[in-house]
Amino acid sequence: MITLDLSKAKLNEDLESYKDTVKDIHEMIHNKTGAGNDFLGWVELPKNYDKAEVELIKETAIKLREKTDILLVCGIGGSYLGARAAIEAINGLFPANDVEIIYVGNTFSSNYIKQVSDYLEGKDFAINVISKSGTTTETSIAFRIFKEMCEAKYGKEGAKERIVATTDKARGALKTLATEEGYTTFVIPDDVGGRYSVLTPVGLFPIAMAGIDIDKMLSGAKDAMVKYANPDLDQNDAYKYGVARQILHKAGYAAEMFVTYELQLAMVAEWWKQLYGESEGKENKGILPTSATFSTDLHSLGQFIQEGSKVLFETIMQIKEPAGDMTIPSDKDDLDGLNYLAGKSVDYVNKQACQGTIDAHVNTGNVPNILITLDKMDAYGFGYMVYFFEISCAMSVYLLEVNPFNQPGVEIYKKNMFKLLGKPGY
Ligand SMILES: O=P(O)(O)OC[C@H]1O[C@](O)(CO)[C@@H](O)[C@@H]1O
Repeated sequence: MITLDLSKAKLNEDLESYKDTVKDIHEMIHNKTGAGNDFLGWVELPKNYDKAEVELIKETAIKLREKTDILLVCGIGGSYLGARAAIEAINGLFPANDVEIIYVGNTFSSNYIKQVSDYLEGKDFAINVISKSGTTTETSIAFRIFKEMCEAKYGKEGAKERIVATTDKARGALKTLATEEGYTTFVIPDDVGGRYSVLTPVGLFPIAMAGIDIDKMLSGAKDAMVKYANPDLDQNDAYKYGVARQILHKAGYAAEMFVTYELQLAMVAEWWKQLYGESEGKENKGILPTSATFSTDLHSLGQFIQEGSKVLFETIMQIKEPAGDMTIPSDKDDLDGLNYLAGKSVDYVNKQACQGTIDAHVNTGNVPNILITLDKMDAYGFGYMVYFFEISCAMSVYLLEVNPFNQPGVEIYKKNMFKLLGKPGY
């Protein structure tokens, strides 16, 4: 399902020398003995997930899909990126899905929130509010606004049938509010942190609302869980990726650019950036995760990558089989000179662009490239890919001797902001 090619990664160390350390870290992850070990629920989640809750998610989604034209997914960071990544990667940017998904609660932009509320006028909508802590301010403000709109439109009882809360089982303001209001509530397991939560109800409910088969997604993740449970570095591509990026970091590369060749994978890159950035960037350590969509960004960033300062390596995420394709037509006048491509598919051109770019960046530009290929970006493939990156992230960050599961630095801006806003207690 996923293949890894390190032949163009320009590694100056032998992977073999990491074998023992990798085995030790593998044991640490699986026996839950490392830093942050109370957040390892995602490791066996594809097998241990709450089956009854997933059934309830599917039933609730079927019922709500009949009732609504729009679902507002209200959450930020790990409480929305995974769902959005899946929905856009699988359904595309102009989906045929009968429920339109709109993301809110991910910004303080008054322009954005006002535009969404204007857009909702006269339309049918429902809300899934998602927050593990239940106290995230971006999410709370948006939820207060859209809950009020929902109640004004459908009445308190009607709104109750259109609002679903996903939060901690016991703690937080959102849990209290959801219980008080009587909303359908899904639980985020205690031992799964936000950026590792896409395969919990956090991601599963919105993904099911978008008409995607969540059983297939979980089965992709389960197959990856089995595949990457091998402690032997020689046999484990997820661990090899984790090691390779640390070798490059040690060699002086400060940034990793996650590259896709599909516009609809831009949110997969955003999800990946939070996963790696929030897991790794602490104690003044870590690789800066960045992203680009090619060939689009070759026309903006391509110059820097090719000839600019040598600060980054690329991780190229290719999809073997496109979900859609078109043939380039022949033209009798050939005024644009494109007849040499007539009869070829657009995906064929995309793949040649990818090969040509890898060659240019690696061989001419001296930029290390890690190549990751996923067979197909469907529900199964997405689940498989999620697990691949989660387990390789844990391995990679533990190699850096950092706790992959906390994010203490995020609180500092919040404290300053609360003080400026006059929040009681600050
Ligand atoms: O689900 P919550 O608690 O609203 O948090 C959303 C996001 O905010 C963070 O806690 C950072 O502030 C992320 O780790 C998390 O994914």
